[in-house]
Amino acid sequence: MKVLPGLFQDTLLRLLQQAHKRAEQHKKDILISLTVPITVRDGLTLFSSNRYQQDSQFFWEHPQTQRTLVGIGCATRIQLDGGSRFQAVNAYWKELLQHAVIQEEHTLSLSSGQAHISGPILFGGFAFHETEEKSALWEGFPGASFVVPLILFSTHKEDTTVTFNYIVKPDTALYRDEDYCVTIFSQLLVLQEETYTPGASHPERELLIKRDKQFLTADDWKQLVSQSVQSIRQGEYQKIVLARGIKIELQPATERFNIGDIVNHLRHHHSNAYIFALQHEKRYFCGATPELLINTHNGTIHTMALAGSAPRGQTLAEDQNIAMHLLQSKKLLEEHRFVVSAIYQALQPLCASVSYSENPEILRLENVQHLITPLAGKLLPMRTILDLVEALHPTPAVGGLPQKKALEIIRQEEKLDRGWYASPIGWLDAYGNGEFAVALRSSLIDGQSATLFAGCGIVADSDPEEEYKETCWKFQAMMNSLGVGISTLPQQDL
Ligand SMILES: C=C(O[C@H]1C=CC=C(C(=O)O)[C@@H]1O)C(=O)O
Repeated sequence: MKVLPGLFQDTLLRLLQQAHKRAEQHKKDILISLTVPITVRDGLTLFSSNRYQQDSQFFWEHPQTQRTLVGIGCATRIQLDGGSRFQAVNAYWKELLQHAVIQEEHTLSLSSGQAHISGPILFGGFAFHETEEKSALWEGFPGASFVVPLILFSTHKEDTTVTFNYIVKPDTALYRDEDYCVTIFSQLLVLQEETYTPGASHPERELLIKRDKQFLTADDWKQLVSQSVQSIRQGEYQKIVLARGIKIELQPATERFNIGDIVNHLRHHHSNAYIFALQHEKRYFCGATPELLINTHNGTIHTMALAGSAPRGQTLAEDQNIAMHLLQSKKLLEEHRFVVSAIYQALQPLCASVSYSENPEILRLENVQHLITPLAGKLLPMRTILDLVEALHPTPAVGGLPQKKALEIIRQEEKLDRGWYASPIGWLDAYGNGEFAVALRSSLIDGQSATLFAGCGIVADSDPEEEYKETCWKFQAMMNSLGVGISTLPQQDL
């Protein structure tokens, strides 16, 4: 623990005084944010131990670039349903930052390509659909939900900073704020420098796939794929992404999934994915998604078209043959090009330039490989990452083409409340930088049960049986991290 408590406190008290003046002057809530370097060996330990006993925490990691964010508690939040949710969050963040008192006491580079993330951030996500209707499954996950964490640990390679965020209200006494903030700081001082150690394994643990009436059976889902293929061939639309859900329960009923162990497994097996876990009271939405929706850094944007999938081979030669097939398959290339062109068109009005390569590449994950086309560009001045998220979501990698028609069918026929599955989740900072991923290969964990989601792009040449198998490989990432290999389950259960 390398924080200098005395200096830390003096700075904090100065910021509080400044914020109190602004709160009185503008008659509004003022955000204070103080960032200092700290030594934390592994953010996952902090997330999973819940030592601050908060019911709202998040974990975000991109193992490839060695960046981790752990948010604990809530300084302030925005939650809303319905339309204009992207712009509502945009306006909220702008307003909050307008008079914020921000101090960063570290010298970590903010200008390099993969910068250290620090200062106040807004972290959260959106539901897949704009509609306000939701099932009991997604209770507590509204149309948009973002938090400014009370405490944020941010690690990039060897460096970690901790940011403390707090809202000063115009009508609270300064001494009360000082008391509260000093208490939180003294809790920060008891941090231990430990790495995450998984809990005891459960060799005897059994998992049961529960037939949940709210989801389509495998046969009904294949039937839906078949109907969609016919509609596409008749020219009603061009592409649709159909998803399905499965529910898994631990046996005996007293067993509980351990979120730390799940995330730990995901991060060690999916190094080129975005690992995420968001807590809402006793439930967690978590996953390892390979799909970046948008990253903005110093006005440069990066995104990707990810569509077209195949399994991994058992041997190097088989793997390469499968990849070759991916790169040459007319059906998969068509499915992929729909996504590239929709992303390119969505970016055009918001960017000064956008470029991408005509030929897709292969992205290899533990159990699946995909066609990928990275896109890069320059954001126009005054445009924000949330403008980009709004323009892009849902891309035809998770929705379809034309978008409106595909979304209508998904809502009517899929018989699945997607909730936050396949939706944008991520963060934005006070300097216009941010990153959103598409929440795929994900699961909603609720004590003894886990609901998993997977979908695939359907085009004119899709085969229902093959698409069904594809959802099974996609479930595998989450299944393995829950402690069961998909191969050990009877096929009819899936
Ligand atoms: C909708 C999912 O994957 C999308 C992303 C990559 C490849 C896809 C595909 O090949 O169908 C899907 O468009 C999912 O994993 O649930």
